[in-house]
Amino acid sequence: MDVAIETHGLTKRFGRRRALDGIDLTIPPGQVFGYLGPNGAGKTTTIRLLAGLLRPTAGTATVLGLDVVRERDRMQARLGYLPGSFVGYADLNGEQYLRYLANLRGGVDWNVVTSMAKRLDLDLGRRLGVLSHGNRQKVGIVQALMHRPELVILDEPTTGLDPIIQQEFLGLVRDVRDAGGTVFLSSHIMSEVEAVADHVGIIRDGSLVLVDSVEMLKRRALRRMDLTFAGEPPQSLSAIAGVRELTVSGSTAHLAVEGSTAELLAAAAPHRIEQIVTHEPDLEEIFLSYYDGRG
Ligand SMILES: Nc1ncnc2c1ncn2[C@@H]1O[C@H](COP(=O)(O)OP(=O)(O)OP(=O)(O)O)[C@@H](O)[C@H]1O
Repeated sequence: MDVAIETHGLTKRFGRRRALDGIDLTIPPGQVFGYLGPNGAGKTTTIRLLAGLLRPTAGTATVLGLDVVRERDRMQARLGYLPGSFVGYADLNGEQYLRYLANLRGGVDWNVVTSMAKRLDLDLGRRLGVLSHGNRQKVGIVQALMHRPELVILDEPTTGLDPIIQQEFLGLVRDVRDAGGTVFLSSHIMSEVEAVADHVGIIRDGSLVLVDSVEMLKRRALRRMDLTFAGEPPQSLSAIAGVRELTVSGSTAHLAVEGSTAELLAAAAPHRIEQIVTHEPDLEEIFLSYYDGRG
C-alpha cells in the first residue's frame, strides 16, 4: 500500500451550506499528518467522511486503499478513530468499556491497554460517567490505539488533557509512526502539531489552503534574531535581502529574516558584534496568516 489516505474532489454539503469544497489530499503511510484550521473550517466533516460516518455529496475518498463508502466496514475494521466529542458508555468503567470494544475487535493485547493507561495516568476502574472530560478523553485515546491499527484518525485529541499528559499522548503518536503506522490528527493548536507532525494541511472555509512538510514550512518561516553591536547598529541592515522587520533598541537590532541569514551576517560582520541571539522559526505566524485570510 503506497497511500494511506487519498481524496479527490471530496465535497460535503449540509443543505445549502458547503462544509467541504473539493478536497484533494494524498497522505503516504508512515507519517503523522496534522490537519489544522479554525473553528468551523471543516476538520470534523473531513474526519467523519474519512471514517465512513458521513457520505460525501461529491468526490471520493479511499482509506488504506478501501473506498470509504463502498468498502466502509472493511475499512473501519482496520482503523483507529477518536471522535471530536468522545463519550463512551457512562455506566461502564474504563476496563469494562475497553474490554467490550476489544471483544468487538476480536481481541487485543491487554498489556497494550494497561501500559497506555499507565502512561496517560488513567484509572481504568472508574465509571466513564463520573470521569472528567480530560480523563474520558484518555479512554477515547486508548480505544483508538489499543488494537495497534495501521491508521489512526483523531479529531482534536488533546482537548482537555493537561500539558504533561499531552506530552505522553504525543509520545504515543510517535510510537504509532515509528511502528510504520499513519496518524491523521486535527487540531487548531499549531504548537502541538509542529511538535509531532511531519506534514500539515491547513483548511479554511472548507478548502485546503496549504499542504506542506513541517520542515519546508520552517525554512520559509520568519526567523527572529537579535544582534547586539559594540556601538549603534548599522543603518544598512534594513536594506539587506530577506530582512522583513527591523527595530532598534539601544545597541541591539531586532530582526525578522525570511530565508537564509547568511547575507545579513556577512553585512553585520564588519561591525563589532557582541551578541547574536537567534530564535526558533515561528510557524504560528504562517498559520495565522492562513487563518485570517492573508495567506
Ligand atoms: N450536521 C451538520 N449540519 C449542518 N451543518 C453542519 C453539520 N456539521 C457541520 N456543519 C457545518 O459545516 C461547517 C464545518 O464544520 P466542522 O465541524 O467540520 O468544522 P471544524 O473545522 O471541525 O470546526 P471545530 O474546530 O469548531 O470543531 C461549519 O460551518 C458547520 O456549522
